[in-house]
Order: sequence, then structure tokens, then C-alpha cells
Amino acid sequence: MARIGVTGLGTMGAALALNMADRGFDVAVHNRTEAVVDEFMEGTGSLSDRFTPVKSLEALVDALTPPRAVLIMVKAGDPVDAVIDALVPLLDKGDLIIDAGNADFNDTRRRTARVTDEGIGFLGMGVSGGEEGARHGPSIMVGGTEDLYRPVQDIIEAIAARYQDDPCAAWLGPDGAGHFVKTVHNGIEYADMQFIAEVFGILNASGRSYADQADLFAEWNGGPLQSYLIEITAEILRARDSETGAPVLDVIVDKAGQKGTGRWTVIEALKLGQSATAIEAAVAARSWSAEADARAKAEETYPTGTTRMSHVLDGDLEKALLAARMIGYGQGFALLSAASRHFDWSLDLARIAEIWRAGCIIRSSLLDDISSAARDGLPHDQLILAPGIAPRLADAVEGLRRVVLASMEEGVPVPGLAAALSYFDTYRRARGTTNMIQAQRDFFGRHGFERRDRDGTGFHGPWAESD
Ligand SMILES: NC(=O)C1=CN([C@@H]2O[C@H](COP(=O)(O)OP(=O)(O)OC[C@H]3O[C@@H](n4cnc5c(N)ncnc54)[C@H](OP(=O)(O)O)[C@@H]3O)[C@@H](O)[C@H]2O)C=CC1
Ligand SMILES: O=C(CO)[C@H](O)[C@H](O)COP(=O)(O)O
Repeated sequence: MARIGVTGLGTMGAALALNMADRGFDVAVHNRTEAVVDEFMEGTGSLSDRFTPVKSLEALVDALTPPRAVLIMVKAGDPVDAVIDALVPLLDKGDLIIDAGNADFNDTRRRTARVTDEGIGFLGMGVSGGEEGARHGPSIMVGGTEDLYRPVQDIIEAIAARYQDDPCAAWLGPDGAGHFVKTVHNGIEYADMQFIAEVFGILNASGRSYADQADLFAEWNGGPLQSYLIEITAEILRARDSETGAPVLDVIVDKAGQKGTGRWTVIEALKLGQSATAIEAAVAARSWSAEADARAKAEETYPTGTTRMSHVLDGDLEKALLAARMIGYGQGFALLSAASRHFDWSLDLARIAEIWRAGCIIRSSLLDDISSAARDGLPHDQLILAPGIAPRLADAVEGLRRVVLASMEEGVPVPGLAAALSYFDTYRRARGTTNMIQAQRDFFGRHGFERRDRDGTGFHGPWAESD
């Protein structure tokens, strides 16, 4: 009998199942398309004895030691509901379903309630690290009741990445907490990828070869920007297309995919009265990239000519990426704080930063500092105000400003970097300009405002007196 079942042997499910077997767990494996199970088994090599391959969900359930644990790793959205609907009648009270794919946490809350009604447990578990991470150690963010996590904690911690021997896996809170945290992780991922893509655009506009850029990113990876995304960017810049021999970046269409997590982050931020503008800019840039025909027409209408940037220093680009990264993380953590309060999740922000230090796509050396800052408590929930972060941001942000200025002068698009800078500039003013907005609201709608010179609300301007 197997300790755990995995249904969905695509990129992630297959890698997770192999990881579990590698760590000594017996796993029953299933996939909707039966042939995939055979293909999977052919690749299991010396681990094959650890697997029970099955061709139906009934057989999957029969292959498991009660109380059963079934991990679903299928395409996000309706397929998850379809699998849950098929599984629930086969399971007994006390069994457990784990949805390890990406999920809108609202769906996770709904699924938790639906499955719990049947006496079956449900964990919504975010997994990050791509195929390589899933195979050898991802970062794992678990949501659901803690008592449901304990029986599978040994498996989850065993397969997770390790940072100095600390497993990058944690139970984070009830119902949708795990998937919410994973969604915000991806929002931060979107922003960081966008900042890097914009710096790539600036370096291109400066006439720098891909080889030169690769060296620069590799050098940056040895400093405060050290991270998985900077590391793979250097590798990507060096890679050549195996068919044509051309730089691989030259054969890839400029049109970014998105499966939803970035958009969900922005939607939830807005719902919670937050605004993750750097993440929103990254989502928007991907959406605009899909409008190829309109962009071609716009270039014809407003020709850019050949852009030549010459006055951006490498050191400023490095600082720009660092400052923007701090702000992107800052917006993500502010959102996590808001959600934790709103849903009463008691999220441990420091632990979240800790489990992101290895295995996941946004792993970076900065996360060590972020976890220390969060452990000490973030002033006003703002990472950018943390004593361990603020001096570094103050130093880096002037590089960001010079980079944004130079890019804007030349018409090189930097929506993510500019959003990060605008957020910083807006946030650091104790008195901004929304007094004008309040006056306008009161002028046209008698909405009332607060006065600086006395307590209370509902004051009106002189325009109201003429009524
Ligand atoms: N790829 C990545 O880097 C990461 C992905 N994720 C998330 O993991 C999940 C799986 O992604 P990934 O492994 O990349 O996806 P793949 O496309 O590689 O595999 C999808 C799996 O879903 C199954 N499936 C699709 N539709 C249905 C259905 N209606 N009923 C039953 N099974 C179905 C497929 O079965 P069949 O073979 O029959 O088509 C296949 O096993 C997603 O939620 C994704 O967002 C999370 C982190 C990283
Ligand atoms: O969760 C992931 C990484 O953390 C997946 O790779 C996800 O697919 C990335 O999102 P998108 O496809 O929208 O770029």
C-alpha cells in the first residue's frame, strides 16, 4: 500500500512524485490520460519499486493506506473541481485531499468548505520552484487546518528545499492562506521578472551585446542582487537556439504568457484596499505584449527611430534592480499583512520569507534580510521602513531614479521600474496632494473632508455655503 497518491503526472506532478519516492515514500500515481502513467513509469529507473501505477481514481484510492492522502497536481481551475468531484465519493471520512497546483485562494476556500462538509480534509498547498524545484526541493506553502497538515508534514518537509538545513515548507494558516501566499509569491515573481526585462531593454538600447549583458548579470549575481532570476537571466542571454544557432532571445516572440497568479495578486490587493503597483505594471506589460498588431500599428503611427542610450551606468542599473526588488517585495509583504488581518490568518511573515530563501523562483539573498526585518516587526507593515532595509533602499533608489529618468528621456519603456519609483516617492511624503482630491470630491458631491486644524469629519468647503 502507498503512503500518498498523486493524480496529475504533468511537469509538476511527475517531478513531485519522483521527489517523494527519492525520499523513501511509497507513492501511487495516476493521470487522466492513461498512457502518461506508463510513460512516467518508464522514467522512474531505480525508484520504480516505490510506485504503484494505477489507471483510475478508484484504483488510486484502493492503493492507499487509510486515512488516505491524495495530492492533486492538475491544470488550475475547472480541472481541479472535476477531480475533486470524482474523488470525494471514493474517499472515506478522515481522508485528505491536497491541491498542490496554483489556485485562486477564493476557489480554495470554496473547495475547503465543500470537501469538509463531506468529512474529508482539504489542504491548499502552493508549490514553487518549477520542474527542477519540484523534483529536487521546492518551497512549499501550506494552507488548511493545522491538524490536517501534521499527518503529512513529514512528507512535505522531506521533499522541500533546504536552506541551511531548515526545510522551506510551512503550514501558514487556515483555508486559503497557503494559496494566497503562493499567489503573492508569484506577484512578486512577475514584478522582479518585469524589472529584469526592462533592464534588458535598456541594455539593448545602449547597444550592449547579449554576451556583454550576460557577463553583467553574472557579475550582479555575485552581489546584493544574488538570486535565481538574475542567475538564469545570465544563462538565457548566453543561450543559442539549437536549430538556427541564433541567440535564443532573438527567436522568441515578444509576447508573455500568464496563467492568472499575477492578476489574482493585483485583484486581491485592490479588494483589500492595497495597491501593488509594481506587480500591476508587470501584469499590464504582459497583457500589452499580447497586443502585437496594435503595437505594430502604434510604432508605425509614432515611430521610435533607433533608440541609443549612452548615459546609464552599470552601477545605477544594479541599484535600480535592487531598489525595485525591495519595493516589489515590500508591496507583496504589505499585501500579506493586510490579508492576514482581514482573514484573521496570523501569517508569520518572517517564516514566509524564510521558506522563500531556497527552492522557489524568487529565492534571493535579500530574503534573509527580509526575514530578519519581519522577525523584528515591520513598522506600519512596510518592509521599506524596516531599519535593516531602509538605508539600503535609500542608497539604491537614487540609481533607480537616474535609470528611470534616462529611459523616459529616450522613450525606452520602464513601466515596472517607474511604478516602483512612483510608489516610493508617493509613500515618503507625509503630506501629499490628496487634499486636492478631497476638495474636488466635496465640490462636486458634498462628500466632506477632515480638517488639519481640528478633529472630526464631514467638513465642507466654501463652495457649499452658496447653496
Ligand atoms: N510548471 C510550473 O513551473 C509550475 C506549475 N504550477 C502549477 O501546477 C499545476 C500543474 O501544472 P503543470 O504540471 O505545469 O501542468 P502540465 O500542463 O504539465 O500538466 C497538467 C496536468 O493536468 C492534467 N489535467 C488537465 N486537465 C485535466 C482534467 N480536466 N482532469 C484531470 N486532469 C487534468 C493533465 O492530464 P492529461 O495528461 O490527461 O492532460 C496533466 O496531468 C498548475 O496549477 C500550475 O499552475 C505551480 C508551480 C510551478
Ligand atoms: O507558479 C509558477 C512559478 O512560481 C508557475 O511557473 C506559473 O506558471 C508562473 O506563472 P505564469 O505562468 O503566469 O508566468
